[in-house]
Amino acid sequence: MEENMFLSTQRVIKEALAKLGYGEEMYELLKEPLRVLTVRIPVRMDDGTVKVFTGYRAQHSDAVGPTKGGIRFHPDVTEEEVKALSMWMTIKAGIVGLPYGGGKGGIVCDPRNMSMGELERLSRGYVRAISQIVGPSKDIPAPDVFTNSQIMAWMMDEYSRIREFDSPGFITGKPLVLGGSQGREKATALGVTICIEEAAKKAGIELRDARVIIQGFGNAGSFLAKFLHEAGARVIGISDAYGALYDPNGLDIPYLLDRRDSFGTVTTLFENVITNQELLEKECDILVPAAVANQITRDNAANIRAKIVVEAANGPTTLEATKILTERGVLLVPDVLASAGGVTVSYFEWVQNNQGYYWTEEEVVEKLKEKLTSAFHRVYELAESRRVDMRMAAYMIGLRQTAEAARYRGWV
Ligand SMILES: NC(=O)C1=CN([C@@H]2O[C@H](COP(=O)(O)OP(=O)(O)OC[C@H]3O[C@@H](n4cnc5c(N)ncnc54)[C@H](O)[C@@H]3O)[C@@H](O)[C@H]2O)C=CC1
Ligand SMILES: O=C(O)CCC(=O)C(=O)O
Repeated sequence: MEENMFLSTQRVIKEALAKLGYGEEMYELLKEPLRVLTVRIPVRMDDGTVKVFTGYRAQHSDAVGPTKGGIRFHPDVTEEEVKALSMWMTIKAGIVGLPYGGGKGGIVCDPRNMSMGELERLSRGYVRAISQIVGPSKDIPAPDVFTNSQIMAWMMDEYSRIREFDSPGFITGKPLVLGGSQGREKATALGVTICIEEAAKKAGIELRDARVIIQGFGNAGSFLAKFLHEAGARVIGISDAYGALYDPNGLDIPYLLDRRDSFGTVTTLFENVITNQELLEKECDILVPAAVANQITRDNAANIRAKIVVEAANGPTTLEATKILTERGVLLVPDVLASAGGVTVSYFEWVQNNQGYYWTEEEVVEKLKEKLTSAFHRVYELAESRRVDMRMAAYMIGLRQTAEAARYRGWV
């Protein structure tokens, strides 16, 4: 049976808080989101019928500051998933030291089968439904799976109309002309690249010529393939929701980047496609799950033939699989650290919106590198000194910020 990601997150939170010396009350506070709103969004479809979509917004903790986290549009979205994702955002913010708690949203839908008009009406309807609990100093959304800068632009416009003033700081991941930040589009992949470089040094792997497999070819996966290809690594496998491409001599990454569609689909153009599960079990130096959750589980963890696993996706490896990989000596860099580049540049975008002054791409990249490199080392060193895996160390560092804020506020 599939591990329940919400319950397993609670288990790690409980253990991490205990290791930090916090008592049961702190766990009671942080074991689930402070607030979860479920909304029903009626949308007039292009054929004249009305379809009612279900959406969620979860806010885990506002002890540190406003909550922050992406919105995903995906048929598999569930309330439990959104809740777990909001908890992971608290931990990401804490690891990088951003003044936020975690939030996350999702709508059960398949944007691949919707027109632009339908997507716009759905995006605007969602903002109207959640408008009471979000805002530039309350909860700041951003893109996630199957959402992009166009969707952020519609959402920002809808929020600004409701509030009757221009509110660029309501949402991040916007187009540049609407107050987006230089570098946000590449930020998640850049953060993953920084973690790969640091992890490779620890594992004694030379990035040049390293064999890399990336699951997912969307925002995170495709930019990552580009960066690693440019760094001289051999990307031998990539995948999307429909299958995987594998070539031990290295794939033609520039060609695949050119042919992918806006949903990160490219394998449908080829005939010699293998499955996502087959790809995960191919031998490589660095494996990067960059698609969806629950991909490396107790069923396949023993068959993973990578030296390092760096999680660009949220929740791709179950706790049972984490244990199996760690026991086998695989260095696993957890999602809450490796994928924190996106929210870090989202924070930079929000800061720029608040001050109305915009930075160059070089400034953004330099600040991102500084934050992620030091976060990697803090987590790695704590894992070594406390003899825990990097996921536990990341949770300990990530939770401390929120727990301390809650303590100072007198909540616990
Ligand atoms: N976009 C961002 O800034 C951030 C994204 N992430 C995480 O990275 C992962 C990927 O997100 P994005 O690249 O933004 O999404 P995206 O929508 O741009 O791309 C998603 C990719 O995953 C593939 N995919 C979808 N369902 C799949 C399935 N069932 N099996 C295999 N592949 C599947 C799609 O075909 C596509 O290639 C997600 O877990 C997301 O939460 C984490 C931090 C920030
Ligand atoms: O950019 C953001 O604010 C959030 C990104 C996100 O949803 C994530 O890191 O999972």
